[in-house]
Amino acid sequence: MQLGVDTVPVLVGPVSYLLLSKPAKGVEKTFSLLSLLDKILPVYKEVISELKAAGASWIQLDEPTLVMDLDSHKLKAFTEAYSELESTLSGLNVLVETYFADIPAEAFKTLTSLKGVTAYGLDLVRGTKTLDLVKAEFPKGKYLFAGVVDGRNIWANDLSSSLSTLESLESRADKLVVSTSCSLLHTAVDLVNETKLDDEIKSWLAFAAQKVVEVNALAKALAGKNFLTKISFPCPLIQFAAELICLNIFPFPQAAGLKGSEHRRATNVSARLDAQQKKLNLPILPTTTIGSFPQTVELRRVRREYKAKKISEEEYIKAIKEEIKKVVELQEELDIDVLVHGEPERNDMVEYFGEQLSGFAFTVNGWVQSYGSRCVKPPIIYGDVSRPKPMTVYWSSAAQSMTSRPMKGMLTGPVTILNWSFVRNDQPRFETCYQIALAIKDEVEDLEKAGINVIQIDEAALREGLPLRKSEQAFYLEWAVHSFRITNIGVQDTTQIHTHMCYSNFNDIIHSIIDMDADVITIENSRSDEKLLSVFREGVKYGAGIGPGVYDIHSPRIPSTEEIADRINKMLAVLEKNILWVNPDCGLKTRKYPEVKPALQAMVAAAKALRTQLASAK
Ligand SMILES: CN1c2c(nc(N)[nH]c2=O)NC[C@@H]1CNc1ccc(C(=O)N[C@@H](CCC(=O)N[C@@H](CCC(=O)N[C@@H](CCC(=O)O)C(=O)O)C(=O)O)C(=O)O)cc1
Ligand SMILES: N[C@@H](CCS)C(=O)O
Repeated sequence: MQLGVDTVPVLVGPVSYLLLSKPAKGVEKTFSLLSLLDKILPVYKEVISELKAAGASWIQLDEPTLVMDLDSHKLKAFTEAYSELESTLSGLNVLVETYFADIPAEAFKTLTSLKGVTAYGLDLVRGTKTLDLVKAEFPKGKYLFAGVVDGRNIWANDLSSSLSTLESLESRADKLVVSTSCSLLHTAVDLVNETKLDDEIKSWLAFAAQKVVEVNALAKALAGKNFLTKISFPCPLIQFAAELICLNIFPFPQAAGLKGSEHRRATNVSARLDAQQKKLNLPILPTTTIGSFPQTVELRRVRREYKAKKISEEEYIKAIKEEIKKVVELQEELDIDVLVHGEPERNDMVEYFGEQLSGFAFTVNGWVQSYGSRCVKPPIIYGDVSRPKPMTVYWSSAAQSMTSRPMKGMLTGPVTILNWSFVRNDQPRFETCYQIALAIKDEVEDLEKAGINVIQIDEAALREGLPLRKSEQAFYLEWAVHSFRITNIGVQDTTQIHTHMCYSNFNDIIHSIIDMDADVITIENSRSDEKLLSVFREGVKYGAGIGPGVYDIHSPRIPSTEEIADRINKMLAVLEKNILWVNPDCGLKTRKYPEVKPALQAMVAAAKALRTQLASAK
């Protein structure tokens, strides 16, 4: 404001703040987070008063939980909270912002009756039914922030369609504001920074900077009513949807026809595990890691210089092979049972595959925040996906040739590639996912042909794609799980298929996880305080191999052998010993070797100590 910029401070609204919080470790399961409302409202009053005193005339309170399936008790909390804040909010224009899905009718009624609130923000991109609610009734004299520009994807806006939506709202809301559907945190920053994107593809895109221009242009067009003559854009934005359809020059009848069909391996998992054990001959409580080993400065330099053509392909291959050898030797020295190659050739577990699949485009500077301070460059799926040639077989075969122990082939699964990319929006997501699944299926089968007997297909992002509204969840889980199964229906019983999941609360989707029908799942467990184990305590039967993570890889802390053994003992209390695997929570790419080596040493020592105990207990 000191710079003369009219500034709207944004706070997480008090009810969503509580509903999206987690009770601290050790707190009773029955504890109601909303019981803390009385404690946090005075803090909100203080902050809002300070912002008012500092000269704010608008304030935005984000209440995204309003789009979820809230019961009447939770909706009442909104009414009570805003009644309590009313006098503090007085004198300000107050926007309550919702996003990411349709707002249910009851929640819409609650939202539009909140005391002290003068403006309502609605996501009209993901919330297509919300429009009908607004058209049926909208309070007089209040602002409607109509989120017609997608804040979560990178496609240019279909301006004529947005304009007709806005026009249809003009007679309902007397104070109409054109807006993005949510914050621009989820999209890349500025297309101007993209020097290597194909010009035609570039013309279909809008990053954050371009989205702001779109919002402005729509508002101006709405005011002037003459859309096509008022808006002048540097690229043919309006054409993009039609052009995407033209891109379907290689339609995938197989992918489109997969919906509603059933694909799973013919033999049941316990018979498969027996067949695999004959081949692999693993000890009880086999040890493994999740795939990546530390991504060192030196490795990044090698990849960067190869990309910039500063080193030759030969030099690059030599450097990567040397790294793989180092990782293989370390695992052998540590006496790990199923090895990985360490993923040194990969910039990222999604971007790497996107770079080799058709139908994907890449940015050079399209970074988005991913996890804490970590960033990724999500690839852009703009056309039909297929695999022109093998993507990982060369490196996996090279790694397998360096050891007599089983070497896991390492792939990213279709649902994770989909959920961590910017996805075309001219066809249903499931159809794109099936296309990726078929491409990964080809890779799985090529790995098997190359003699790789254990193949891990990571589905780290499966849970996070779950729609917010219950009514849409079953359909998503059905095609997501089906897509995973498609990747490995073609392998022999003796080929062991692993999957890996992390960064989620899995308990509510455990039956879908079982339905993935993987031979082995390695799954985050330690970072989330072993909550995963409670589903097995509560009686869920799991017959496939399972490796709940025995230590948190997000921390530089080195776990002791005793604490790992203690964790494995807790697992043994709820899971059969012959299905249990021992592994960390996730990949080791963010750690350093002085942390990784002693942590894995402790992990192997714990597994060995327990093997001895179990053998003597017979
Ligand atoms: C498992 N996770 C992942 C998610 N999404 C993904 N797409 N991938 C994932 O792995 N979502 C959930 C979690 C999030 N976890 C992480 C963990 C670690 C990272 C990470 O390490 N990110 C790196 C960048 C990764 C990358 O793509 N690196 C490239 C290129 C980097 C580069 O060019 N660096 C330049 C400097 C660039 C600049 O400063 O402008 C250089 O090194 O000179 C590579 O390594 O080749 C990060 O640094 O944040 C992400 C998610
Ligand atoms: N194979 C990947 C999975 C991350 S979720 C890794 O080890 O980094």
